[in-house]
Amino acid sequence: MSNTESVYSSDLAGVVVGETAISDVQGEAGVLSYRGIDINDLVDASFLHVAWLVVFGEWPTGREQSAIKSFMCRHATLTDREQDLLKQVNRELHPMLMLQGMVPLLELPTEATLGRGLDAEQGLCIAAKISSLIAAHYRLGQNKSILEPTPGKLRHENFLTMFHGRAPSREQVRMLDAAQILQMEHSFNAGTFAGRVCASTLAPIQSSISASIGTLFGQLHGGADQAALEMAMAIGSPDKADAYVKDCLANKVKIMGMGHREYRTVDPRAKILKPMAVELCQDEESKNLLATLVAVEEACQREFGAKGKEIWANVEFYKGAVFHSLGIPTHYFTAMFAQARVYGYIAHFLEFRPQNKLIRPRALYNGTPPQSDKSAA
Ligand SMILES: CC(=O)SCCNC(=O)CCNC(=O)[C@H](O)C(C)(C)COP(=O)(O)OP(=O)(O)OC[C@H]1O[C@@H](n2cnc3c(N)ncnc32)[C@H](O)[C@@H]1OP(=O)(O)O
Ligand SMILES: O=C([O-])CC(=O)C(=O)O
Repeated sequence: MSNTESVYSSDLAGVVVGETAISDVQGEAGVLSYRGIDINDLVDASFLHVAWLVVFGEWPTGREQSAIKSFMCRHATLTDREQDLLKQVNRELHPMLMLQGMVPLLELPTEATLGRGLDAEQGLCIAAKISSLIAAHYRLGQNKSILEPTPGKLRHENFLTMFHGRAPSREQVRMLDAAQILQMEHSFNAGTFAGRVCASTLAPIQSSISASIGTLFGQLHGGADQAALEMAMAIGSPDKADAYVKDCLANKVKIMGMGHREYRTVDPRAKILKPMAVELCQDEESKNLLATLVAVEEACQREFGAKGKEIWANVEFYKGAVFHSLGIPTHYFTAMFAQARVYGYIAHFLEFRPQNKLIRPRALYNGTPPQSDKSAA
């Protein structure tokens, strides 16, 4: 047992539990950077180049850019055994449960070809297959056949084609690239921290990613994306937002997509996603959903402001409107999040492994005092 003095924190808020050079979340200023580059300067870059930057800490060379593109396409084809396994999974199972279960079962490379070590190779292979699992699970649920990626196509061009069975527009690919870049990495969020805890036992990368995905699923974390858009759907129209927010606050119900552990101002990702949602939501139904979200955000600001509190929109709030306009059903939103965040999980695994130390906090026991056998008798 360590001799260090105990510090009590049930939620670890404000407690520093390690170091990282992958991303910097400046909560007071509302600034997020990956490897020292502000997300505003990365959002329009190529998705796989940003993924490489996040995972390896440097911009890919021309040779690395083509290597990662063909690597991801090659590994995005599920093997026959992987497809057979997926076919056994209940079609109704939430995509996040499917992903958490399927990731450790994937067939991974046993040799490094990218020159970055086997863990990186296996992690990136998992990332490639996660997109295919999502698309295949969706298509099986629609009684449609599983589609394979086409070499040469952009990553999200392939994904949207494999999901919907038709090629997306260039604009749709650009919007998906941007939304996914914004979700790629966020320091010691709960999912990433869970992955680091798992890695700290020297478990392999597929166990670590699976632990992270399980943790991302909950509504206080990644699952808020699905919950936020379904909330807007249930509210129905902007004029009902005010009453909805008042009712939530009176009953201590959390408003999904609002609030953040670290940001004390609007989430910098929400700032970028909101105008993207405005650009994409063109039909009447989407416009109404977006207007309802805007009305909820305004009502939150009024109600919290009246109590002297500031609760701002987080990344989850407007992202759903972007995904909805790309034809992604709400119950696939969090899996789409995992599809982007997996690069952050890989980066943390690679960063943590060489300086590994078991993560094991201490509990304050508050149960029945231990009794000796004699006194119990
Ligand atoms: C990718 C991501 O994970 S982003 C976060 C996604 N999650 C959500 O959007 C779920 C809704 N939001 C929340 O539940 C919270 O804001 C969290 C979990 C994200 C952050 O929580 P914490 O840092 O623990 O803040 P905490 O929950 O203690 O909130 C502080 C106060 O603000 C209130 N508050 C915070 N967020 C909300 C919200 N969304 N709706 C209503 N009240 C809220 C709390 O009720 C609490 O009030 P109190 O002091 O009167 O008890
Ligand atoms: O950092 C957090 O606590 C949650 C978050 O915004 C993320 O994971 O993107």
